[in-house]
Parts: sequence; structure tokens; C-alpha cells
Amino acid sequence: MTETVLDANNIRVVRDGRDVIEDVSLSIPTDDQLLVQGPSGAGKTTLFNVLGLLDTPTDGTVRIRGEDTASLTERKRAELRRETLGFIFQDFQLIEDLTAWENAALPQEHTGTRDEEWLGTLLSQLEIEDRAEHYPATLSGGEKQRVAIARALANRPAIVLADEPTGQLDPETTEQVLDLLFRLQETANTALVVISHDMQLEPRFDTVVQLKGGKIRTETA
Ligand SMILES: Nc1ncnc2c1ncn2[C@@H]1O[C@H](COP(=O)(O)OP(=O)(O)OP(=O)(O)O)[C@@H](O)[C@H]1O
Repeated sequence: MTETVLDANNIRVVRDGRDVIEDVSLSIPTDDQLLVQGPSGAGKTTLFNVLGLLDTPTDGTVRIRGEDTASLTERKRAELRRETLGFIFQDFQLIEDLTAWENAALPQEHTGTRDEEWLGTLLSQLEIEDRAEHYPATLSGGEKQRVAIARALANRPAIVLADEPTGQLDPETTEQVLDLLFRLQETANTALVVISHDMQLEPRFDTVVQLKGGKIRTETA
């Protein structure tokens, strides 16, 4: 039986007195490839932050491997976030004065669990091993995104959460980055949750959830 790694139940987020997420429930199995697709303003980033334990919902629960995250102290939440989740952001969020390798290694620095062999595997599978000593300013958009993917997977997280991971890439690079993401998801044995407005991504995912006006409209598998 497939285990559920993240369970979000009846999530509601109120901002400025308005519901920006309304009654959203999602259950993410350990090997899931989930796309949350929706137009601008649908609440995607808000939901991403809640699922990623970067923000707390007004109502509802987020459980990671059955553990209710609401009852955790901020320190415990941060620990769980570092150990269980990997993040990929649209604007890469690489540190400019660290090399590609050092950027990718950051999560391992934070948890004190060095695994250079795994980092080497990641950079090699992402075909950027020859860019390891380069700084972000000298990398292309696609290369920066690959470094961001390596960083997200550095601690072999249970879930990788990606917010518009291909938003800054051309269609061809988008396809390449998706190929790599899916291949690595299998190697790393992680669930993959992508949040995007981009319809081009839909056919590639096992499960697609449509978010509109803060609500889940349709679900396809
Ligand atoms: N801190 C906040 N205060 C007030 N309103 C907010 C806040 N955060 C988000 N919102 C509102 O909630 C709605 C959803 O925002 P969110 O950024 O989650 O959407 P999105 O789907 O990610 O949009 P985009 O694709 O344009 O980034 C928007 O109407 C936004 O203005």
C-alpha cells in the first residue's frame, strides 16, 4: 500500500479579511507527481507556502507522515521542513557568492549531513558537473534551475515542492527540466508537487488539480 506523505485537510487562508484559500484538501502519496494548476491570483503561492510549512493556515491541518504540524514549535517546524521538504522557486533563489556546488550543498550544511557522493550524482544527472565551480552570474537560466533542483534534492527529501519551476524557461528547456525532474524523482524516491499556471505541464503529470479563486475545481488522475 502506498503511504501518504503529506495530508492537507480543509485548508483555509484568510488575507486582508478575504478567503484566498477555501476548504482545500490534498493527500500526497510518497511517489506522487502532482500538478496544482491555476491562473494568476488563484492562490497557488499561498497554498505552496502552507504545504511547505513556510506559512500557517487560518484553519485546517497539514500533516506530514501523520504528524500534525500545527502543534509543533517554530523550531520543530523548521527542522521538519529542512529534513522532509525540498524547494524549487521560479526565480531560482541561488546565493550569488556561492558556487553551483556550494549552492546545491546548502541543505546538507543546514542539517549537518554531508553526502558529497549524492551531490555528485545529482550534478552529473542534471548534466552540470562541469559547472560545479561556476557562480550563478555565469550560468544560463536552465543551468541555474538545474542547480536549484540539485539543491532541492540534496537531503533526499520526502517531497519536492516547486513553485513555477519552469516559469523563466523557454518551452524546449522546460521539457528538458521536466524530464530531469521526473528522472530524479524516481532516483531520489520523492513525491513531486509542482505549482504552475502553465498548461504545457499538464500532460506530464499523474495527477492534476485545478485551483481557481482559492478552491479546487477539478481533479484528474
Ligand atoms: N499577504 C497578503 N495580503 C493580502 N492579500 C494577499 C496576500 N497574499 C496573497 N494575497 C492575495 O491572495 C490571492 C492569491 O495570491 P497568490 O499569490 O497565492 O496567487 P497565485 O495563484 O500564486 O498568483 P500568481 O500566479 O499571480 O503568482 C491574490 O488575490 C493576492 O492578492
